[in-house]
Amino acid sequence: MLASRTTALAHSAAISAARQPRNSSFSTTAASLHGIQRLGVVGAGQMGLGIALVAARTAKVDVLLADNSEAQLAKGLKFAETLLAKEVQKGKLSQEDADAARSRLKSVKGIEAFGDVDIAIEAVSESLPLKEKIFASLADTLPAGAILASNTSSISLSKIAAACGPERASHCVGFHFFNPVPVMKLVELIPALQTSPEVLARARAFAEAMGKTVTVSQDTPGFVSNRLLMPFINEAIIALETGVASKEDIDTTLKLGMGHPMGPLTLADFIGLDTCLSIMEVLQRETGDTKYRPSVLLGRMVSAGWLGKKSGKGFYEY
Ligand SMILES: NC(=O)c1ccc[n+]([C@@H]2O[C@H](COP(=O)([O-])OP(=O)(O)OC[C@H]3O[C@@H](n4cnc5c(N)ncnc54)[C@H](O)[C@@H]3O)[C@@H](O)[C@H]2O)c1
Repeated sequence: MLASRTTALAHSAAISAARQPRNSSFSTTAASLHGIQRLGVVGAGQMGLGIALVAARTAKVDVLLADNSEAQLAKGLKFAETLLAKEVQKGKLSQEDADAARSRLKSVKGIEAFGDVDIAIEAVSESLPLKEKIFASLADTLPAGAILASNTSSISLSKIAAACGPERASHCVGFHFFNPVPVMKLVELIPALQTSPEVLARARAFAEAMGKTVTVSQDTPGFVSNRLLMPFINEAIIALETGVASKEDIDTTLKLGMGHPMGPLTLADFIGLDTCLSIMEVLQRETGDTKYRPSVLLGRMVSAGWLGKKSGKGFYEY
């Protein structure tokens, strides 16, 4: 294992050494570990935007951001500017570093613009057919040797890798960030059955260059994080729908009694109720275990378009 990791790192050092830096502020130390100078992000929603921002600010790589909604792209870049300005105001970032980070972020029309990225991270909605379509396009567009990563919360990476075709599958990996990306310190890496050790080592180095701590999970439904978190959130919603307590009392019990930074219903609103429902459906379908049955109320709220913070209404109003 150690030998293959060393070989992998030596290989990526060779890749980066063979390239001229496209970005003058790009660190050659970082390059020698992950070999990444340019990132493409698909999906400029709450996760994609956070990933793009942290990559530009902390890993100091150029970022191309694509979304099929122009309004979402414009909103995302404006939000990135607001977050950078806040960091400058708080004295966490110099104006010069904020300007440099902003200049590394560029919106593009679509995946067609990813012809020279070293890694693409997909962060579109949690739907297997949608992700399969996107990974087939990424496999057609990205240069040889580029990493194809997904921020999926629950979908099988081995399925996503299969959508890339046999030649690309070894370069596909799960790159699971947490919300909000600029704040949460973890990246959970999920190798598909097909992922090569070299790609996993480069993904780890890139996540670390973004300032994150890495854990690794097998490709099982929900991985470690959502196999534990989502049934807990779902049970809180079932407690609400069966009248065990009010939403405020459920959240306050977990906050003040268990020291959670936010209650499970507030957390569900932050994650997005559509995402929560999709994850429960994956857990239920792929394990066949009835303990993962999604709450009826959760399904009804998604049908009503009450998706949580991102739509302005979930268990609470925003
Ligand atoms: N929300 C969370 O807490 C969280 C945490 C970890 C992982 N994730 C995962 O991250 C992914 C994105 O979640 P999110 O919360 O950012 O969702 P979101 O709804 O905020 O954003 C999804 C974005 O994808 C875009 N999109 C949809 N189809 C597209 C296409 N064909 N091409 C380009 N863009 C397209 C949408 O316009 C939208 O901007 C999901 O897989 C989710 O499971 C979410």
